[in-house]
Amino acid sequence: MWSAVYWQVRQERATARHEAVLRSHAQARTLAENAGFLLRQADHATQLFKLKFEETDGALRLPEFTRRNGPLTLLLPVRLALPVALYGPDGRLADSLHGTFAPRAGDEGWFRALAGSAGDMAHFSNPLVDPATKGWRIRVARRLDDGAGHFAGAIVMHVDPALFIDDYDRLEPGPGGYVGLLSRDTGLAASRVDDRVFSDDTLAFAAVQGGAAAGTGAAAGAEEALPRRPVDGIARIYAFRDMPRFALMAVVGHSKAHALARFERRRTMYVSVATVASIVVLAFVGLLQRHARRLRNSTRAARAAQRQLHAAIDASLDALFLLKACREACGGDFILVDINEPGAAMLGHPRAGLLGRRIGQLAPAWRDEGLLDRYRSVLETGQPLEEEFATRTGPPRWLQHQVVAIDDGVAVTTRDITARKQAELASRQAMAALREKEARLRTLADMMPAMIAYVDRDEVYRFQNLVYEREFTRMGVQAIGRSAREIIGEERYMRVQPWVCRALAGETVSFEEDEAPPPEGTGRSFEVRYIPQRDEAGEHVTGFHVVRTDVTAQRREKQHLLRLSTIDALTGLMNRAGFTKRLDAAMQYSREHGTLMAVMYMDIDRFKPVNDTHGHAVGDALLKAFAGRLTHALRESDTVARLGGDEFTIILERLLRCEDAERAAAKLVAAMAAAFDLDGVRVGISTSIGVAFYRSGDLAPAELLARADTLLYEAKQAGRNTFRTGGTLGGQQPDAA
Ligand SMILES: Nc1nc2c(ncn2[C@@H]2O[C@H](COP(=O)(O)OP(=O)(O)OP(=O)(O)O)[C@@H](O)[C@H]2O)c(=O)[nH]1
Repeated sequence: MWSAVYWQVRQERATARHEAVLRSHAQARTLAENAGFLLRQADHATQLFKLKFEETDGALRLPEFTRRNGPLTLLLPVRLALPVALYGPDGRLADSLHGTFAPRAGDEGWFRALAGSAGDMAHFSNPLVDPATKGWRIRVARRLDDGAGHFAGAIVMHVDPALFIDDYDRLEPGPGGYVGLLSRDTGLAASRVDDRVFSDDTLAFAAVQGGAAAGTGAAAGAEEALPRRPVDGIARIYAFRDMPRFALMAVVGHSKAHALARFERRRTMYVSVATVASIVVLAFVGLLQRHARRLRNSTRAARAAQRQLHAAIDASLDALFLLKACREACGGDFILVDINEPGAAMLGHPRAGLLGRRIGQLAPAWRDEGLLDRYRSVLETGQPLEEEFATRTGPPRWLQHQVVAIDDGVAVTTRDITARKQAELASRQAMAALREKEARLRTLADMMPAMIAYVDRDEVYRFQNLVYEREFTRMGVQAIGRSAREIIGEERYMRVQPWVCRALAGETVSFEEDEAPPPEGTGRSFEVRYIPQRDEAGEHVTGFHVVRTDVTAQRREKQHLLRLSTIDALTGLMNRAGFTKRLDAAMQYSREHGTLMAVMYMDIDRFKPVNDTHGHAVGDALLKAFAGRLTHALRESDTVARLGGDEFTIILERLLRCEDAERAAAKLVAAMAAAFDLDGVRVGISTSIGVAFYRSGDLAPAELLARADTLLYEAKQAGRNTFRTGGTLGGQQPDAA
């Protein structure tokens, strides 16, 4: 583009320059014509003067000739006021107008030449320097003859070359243009640039034609003139026109700035357009390069990624096959286009020898397994296929297939998952065994009468057996997955929390728990056992098992047995063991509270004869009836016991005085006075009683009882059927005896 611009600029510059040269040349020609015309008019003027002079026989004088509307004005405008002079035949100045002339010209060469030749030819001088004005002029001289044809003098006119360039404006050389008339012989030049008119003798132009300088003489038809030295500071394109008759040269120069202005504007426009176009092109190229760079980078990255992908595919444990469907009739076979190392290993051939071969021939088993049919189905439907299957041929293997349609083939990824499948199978079997074991344990746990549960570290119920489930259902709660605190309530949780903490710390704990609130005889009792569970390493406790056994029945049985051990089987009264325990408690109460108490020791009088007479059964019946009367005669708060045989004891507590016990003893004695009717056998007996008191003091129950026994003995000694009181009240004597 820049070459085209350069070429175009060069062409246009040459054209513009050529046009400027032509214009200068045309104007130089015009200038030459004008100057030639003026000189010719001057020539005609001298010719006319000669004619008139000779007609008037030498009488014509200059004022007459140059007057307004005179002969001269027919040829030259008066305003020019060309210097004109008339010389006599002797060479003396006869007359002159408008200028200064030499007073004698007889010795001048031109005058002698005119005087010596009879021809009527004007004599044009070379430009002459006027000593007065320092300007230059051209002298036009013509011989004058008298009536006889003899030399009669000369008419002379001076033409100032400045006149030639007065028509500067008409020439229109443009601003800074040069117009000049040069003498070829003297080198004098009259020049004008704009309004400045000047003359000098230093200007010289060389004619150039076809690019070669033609020396100082301007050759005819020369296109351009080059100043030997610059006229002024303005660069111009000069042309000239030779005026051979007058030995002059008309030169016109157009300032380059003016002459080439249009070209310069066009050049600026071309350069601007080219610059803009270059910028656009450069920007576009830059853009293209950037895109190209990106494209290269992308291509490089894609290639690197492709290499990495290939490396990754090769490094993959999966076998990868790129298969292309056969075009020819090949029974639905596929051509192997690419394969990775594991794939080659799977086919059992080196990779290099596999490409381009039919997969059905390389691995016939694939066709047998129906794989090729599935590949074709994927290719036809475009639906990817992923499946796991066991091979039917060869050693038992599990394979995982991923088949994806690509262009006119399929990509197949095959992974040998035999190990995983075996592990899954083993895992399933282990899981089944675990589930079976768990089921067995659950069955066992469900068969257990105890409530069995498992609570994890966060105290959340994770397992419950059937009994516990029923218990929770009875409570109206669903325990699994919920915290123990939430399930059993805050109050009960606070009671069991210490054991929970100990169990979670790794200790097996057991405790008894009564249902709260425990209404007498209705609340259940439980024996609870927390057994911690550790993790496989045995390092951390992961939770604890709860074994909660309902021991309400055992507890009641135990209490019953306990009660039985303190009760006399025959009479239902308290036996000796119970009595001893009760006496001990009663004495401790009296000691602590300072209350009076009494112990009665009583014995049936002459019981042995009853046995002997009526038998032991009657004796037993008498003992029972005797016990009945005792309890009937006493307060409910009194303790009645049978120590053994026919011996009974009674504890009376919180007595106000001893008399109360004595009255009770008397009452008992009296109560036994009536005969007993024992299944038709009437038996009459009496009883003797020893009454010992106690309020405080260091006295053992056995000692108090021994005192009562002693008093009983005394009552017996006193004849029976009576009572005796006595003993101390913790160091005090009783009020009555
Ligand atoms: N039927 C019957 N007799 C008993 C039982 N235990 C003891 N005996 C008899 O009770 C009699 C007690 O007799 P004693 O208290 O020694 O004599 P007693 O005949 O009551 O004479 P005194 O007490 O001195 O008035 C003995 O003959 C025992 O064999 C019993 O459980 N049933």
